[in-house]
Amino acid sequence: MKILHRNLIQGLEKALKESFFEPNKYADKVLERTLKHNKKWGSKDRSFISESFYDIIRWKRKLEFYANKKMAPDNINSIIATYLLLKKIELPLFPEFEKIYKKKIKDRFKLAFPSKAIEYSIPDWMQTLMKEELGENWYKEMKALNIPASTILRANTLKTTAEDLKNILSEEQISVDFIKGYKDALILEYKENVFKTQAFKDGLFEIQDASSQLVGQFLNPKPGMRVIDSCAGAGGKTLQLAALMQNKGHIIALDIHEWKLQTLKQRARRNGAHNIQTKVIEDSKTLKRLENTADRVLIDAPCSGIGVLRRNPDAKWKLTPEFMERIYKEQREILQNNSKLVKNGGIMVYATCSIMPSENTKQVLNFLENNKNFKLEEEVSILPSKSNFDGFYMAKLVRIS
Ligand SMILES: C[S@@+](CC[C@H](N)C(=O)[O-])C[C@H]1O[C@@H](n2cnc3c(N)ncnc32)[C@H](O)[C@@H]1O
Repeated sequence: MKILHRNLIQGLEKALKESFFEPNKYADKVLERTLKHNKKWGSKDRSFISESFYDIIRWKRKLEFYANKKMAPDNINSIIATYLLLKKIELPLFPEFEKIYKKKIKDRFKLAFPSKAIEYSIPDWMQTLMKEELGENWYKEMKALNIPASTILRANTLKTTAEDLKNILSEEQISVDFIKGYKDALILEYKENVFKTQAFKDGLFEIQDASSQLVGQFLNPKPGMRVIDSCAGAGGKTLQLAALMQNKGHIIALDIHEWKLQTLKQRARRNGAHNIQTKVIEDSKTLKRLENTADRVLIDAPCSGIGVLRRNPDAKWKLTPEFMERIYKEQREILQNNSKLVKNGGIMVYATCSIMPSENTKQVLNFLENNKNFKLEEEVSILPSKSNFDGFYMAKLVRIS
């Protein structure tokens, strides 16, 4: 069993405090910084920190129940102790654990959970919403969403193939495997920092979940087409579109945040993607100028991210009912405004990384009700209970007049 150094517990406490109690701190960035600032930690220490940090975030509510106290800035160590005891790790004799009553906590492990929200470690409002949206079997999705995500790579077909990439990575001691049914995807067999590899620096791959890779293929852009990626962000899907188009044609990547598009530009350089133009949406004129110009429009809409809780468990605690109301409205507006960019005969894909019908099929049905010049060609819902990958939704809408 791993020997715990006090310094590790202190690092874990600090990272959790930041993630839970400081504004606008996202778990992935907090962890990245924590690992970067602690260069002396060996690979086992790093794995311990990463795993415990995400597990404690994921299971916060269950751990609070066992600890019989709410997580607060001054009692994070009680929650860490509860987590260690649950994992059957003996508490080291550190001052951080001096006031922990081990027996009391262990006795609570035998109790039945008072609610499914506690058992699956989500806020009560989220349980109510999931039940409303997904019906009586909602908890099957939540159960699946509590399983940590695998790391999936997308081979950049502008530079390599999945087969060649597998061999190149193996020379760098990185073990990956193919995923049946996902042609450019490779799954990482053991947790590794793949960003350090030469293959990554050479732009041979990007990290992109397997479900997310289906979205680009669903849009099915052809070389030479004019494509608009309406909510491009840092370009996960834009880069895939460039590869599918073999660098031919034109992609306009839009977003309201310039800093995200800056990251996209850097990634495009590394990927050798030359057909992407970025444009910040400054006002309604940006979209107006692009009306009726696109063969394909991808709307990878901002959403709750409930389909990717495996990857971002901190969203459980950051989302609010008010945010949900705001996001429904934004999605409605984005879908309506960006539909105008599609040429007659062109195709638009509306996608989210949510599994909630209110963000997905209901938005599409509402859109079709008000836009008789579009028809729904195909709809795909990827549910975490039925897939090993992220929960996603995509709808293909064709402009018919
Ligand atoms: C789901 S993320 C996009 C992820 C990205 N497509 C990818 O694959 O990496 C949604 C993006 O929509 C952007 N966004 C929010 N409101 C928007 C709007 N009104 N128009 C365009 N983009 C918007 C956000 O900044 C965010 O980057």
